[in-house]
Amino acid sequence: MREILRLMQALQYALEGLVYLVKEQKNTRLLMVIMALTLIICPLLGFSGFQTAVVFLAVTITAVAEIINTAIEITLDLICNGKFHPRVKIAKDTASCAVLFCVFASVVVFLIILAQNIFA
Ligand SMILES: Nc1ncnc2c1ncn2[C@@H]1O[C@H](COP(=O)(O)OP(=O)(O)OP(=O)(O)O)[C@@H](O)[C@H]1O
Repeated sequence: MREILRLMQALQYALEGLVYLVKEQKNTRLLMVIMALTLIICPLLGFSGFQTAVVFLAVTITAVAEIINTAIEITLDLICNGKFHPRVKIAKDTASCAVLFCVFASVVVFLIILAQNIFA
């Protein structure tokens, strides 16, 4: 029973995080919209269920990277309290780069599957 209550509490915190992201973080909001759109657009483009799932997963991984990037940014802002620090710059820029990699991979995945469907 205690375990279930702990799980419910964790779920509540996660939902509070989701509410913050939807309200305050434009990039995450946009990625959530793209996640939903993949489920509509991919089948319309003739993608199979598996292909749609792959594109959806790629975009979801990008959204997760953006959420982790946001958490890192907020933590660093708290630690350095507005002061410039070269290592904070490196940490923020490398975290952003992780998002960039995911965006690039998502676009490549989408284009490969699109090409497969066009030339099949
Ligand atoms: N305290 C700091 N010390 C050093 N460089 C910083 C610091 N704060 C921000 N930067 C640099 O400025 C860039 C922009 O930082 P910022 O925190 O505004 O992130 P962002 O990428 O604009 O994200 P968002 O728009 O979500 O806030 C960072 O990538 C980093 O290079």
